Amino acid sequence: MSANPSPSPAQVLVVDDEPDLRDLYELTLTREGYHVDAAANLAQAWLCLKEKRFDAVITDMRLPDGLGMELLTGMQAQQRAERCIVMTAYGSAENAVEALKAGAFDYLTKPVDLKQFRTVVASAIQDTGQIYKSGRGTPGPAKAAGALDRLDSEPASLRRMVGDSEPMRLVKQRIVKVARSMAPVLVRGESGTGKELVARAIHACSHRAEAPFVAVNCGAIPENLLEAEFFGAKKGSYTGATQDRDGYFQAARKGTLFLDEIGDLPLAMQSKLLRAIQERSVRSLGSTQEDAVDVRIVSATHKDLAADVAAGRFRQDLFFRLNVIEIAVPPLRERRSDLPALCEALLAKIAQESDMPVPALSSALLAQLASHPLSGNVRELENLLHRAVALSDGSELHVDFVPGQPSNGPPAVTGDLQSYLDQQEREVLVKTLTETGFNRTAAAARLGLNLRQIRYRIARLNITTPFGDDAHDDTP
Ligand SMILES: Nc1ncnc2c1ncn2[C@@H]1O[C@H](COP(=O)(O)OP(=O)(O)OP(=O)(O)O)[C@@H](O)[C@H]1O
Repeated sequence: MSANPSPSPAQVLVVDDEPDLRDLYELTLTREGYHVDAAANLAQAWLCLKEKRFDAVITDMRLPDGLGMELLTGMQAQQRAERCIVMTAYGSAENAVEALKAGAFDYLTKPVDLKQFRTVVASAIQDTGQIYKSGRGTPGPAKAAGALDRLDSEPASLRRMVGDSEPMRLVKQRIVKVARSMAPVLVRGESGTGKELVARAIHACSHRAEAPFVAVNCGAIPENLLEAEFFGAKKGSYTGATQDRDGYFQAARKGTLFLDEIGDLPLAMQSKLLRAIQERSVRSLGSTQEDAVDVRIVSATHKDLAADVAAGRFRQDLFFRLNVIEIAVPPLRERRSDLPALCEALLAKIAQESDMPVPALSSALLAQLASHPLSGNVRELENLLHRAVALSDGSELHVDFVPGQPSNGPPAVTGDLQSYLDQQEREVLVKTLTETGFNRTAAAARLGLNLRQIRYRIARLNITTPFGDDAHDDTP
């Protein structure tokens, strides 16, 4: 079966000065159904590139008349669309990282494992589909991923990231640019800034979009389960393993593995992850066999990982591997101009989830929000708006910045006591209802009430619940 899905064979250029290796690569790729041209040095490679457009260019790093890197940077400068794969000597991680940073689609370490070679080339050649189609056949410089302005229609994944401020525009441009390669990305940013949205957008803009996006919160998995969760487990490999199970790596095959809160990964697991990334293969718990996995790694942290490296809490070599490309998501305070659009979008989302009309955003509310520090970023904004909607009695929305922490002693009530107590009761009810997924039976039980009592209170305090009357209570 041919690996090339298109009716006209994909065009591949192989650049290597060793005739035997060139033949081997050529043979391997021809068998896969590709059309292969070969060059023995940079000069020949440039001649081929002048003549026609390829889908992928595979180049050795050390060539008689220069470095493969020069070919890569030259092609980047000419904005050529070919995906470039660089072959580096074993153990020269710096070269691989440098190539990825310079825009290589991927790298291979020599001696090249032919199975991996075929996978990587197939991955490079796959239809670029999502945003930029490579378009075959026409010689000359092609359009590479450039400024976002060129996109007539922003892909949905980027539209979901609300905000047109300069910092957000730069983030989006970077996403589009890095989506095309295999290079690991580290997304940095304070909590609630939208790091997961960035990771999802990278996946959605890449040729991996049709394959799974697997998100893992590294801080949420008990340490003794980490290995099985990441790499899978064979039946009987530990108590409770009643059947073979895939891990995250297998689940994300051909797709993207998003490692959130990577800074929380214990050191022992860091070593295992590094190995899996370097070898591009994993071994399930209890298995003797290594399985190759084609997975792109995007990780995220709100921590200063470089400081963790300095303090010995994070492995430097892993940091180096994960941080090939960095995307810093700016905190909300550095993009205040996004606030109105964000509020509108979040209110629309909240309304849709609760199946209710979109509440109006008054300028007073906006001003109130704008004067708040919002150090919890978009997530805090979303929570504030959620509360405002839940607590609203149908008239204008307003937020009250009741601090989450308990105050010292009873608060000084300046207004009318009954409204104050109503407000407090409402807060407690809304919080418990939210935590129980608006299951009134569960919420009532937590609060020592019966269903009738909680229903009465919900009605009295005019609390809007997303599921209407009794639909979501798990009692008959
Ligand atoms: N630019 C944005 N436009 C719309 N919604 C956003 C934006 N940024 C974040 N959000 C929303 O804010 C919430 C928090 O986003 P997300 O989970 O991606 O943040 P995070 O940086 O990964 O947070 P944490 O570090 O706490 O895991 C989500 O509900 C997300 O949909």
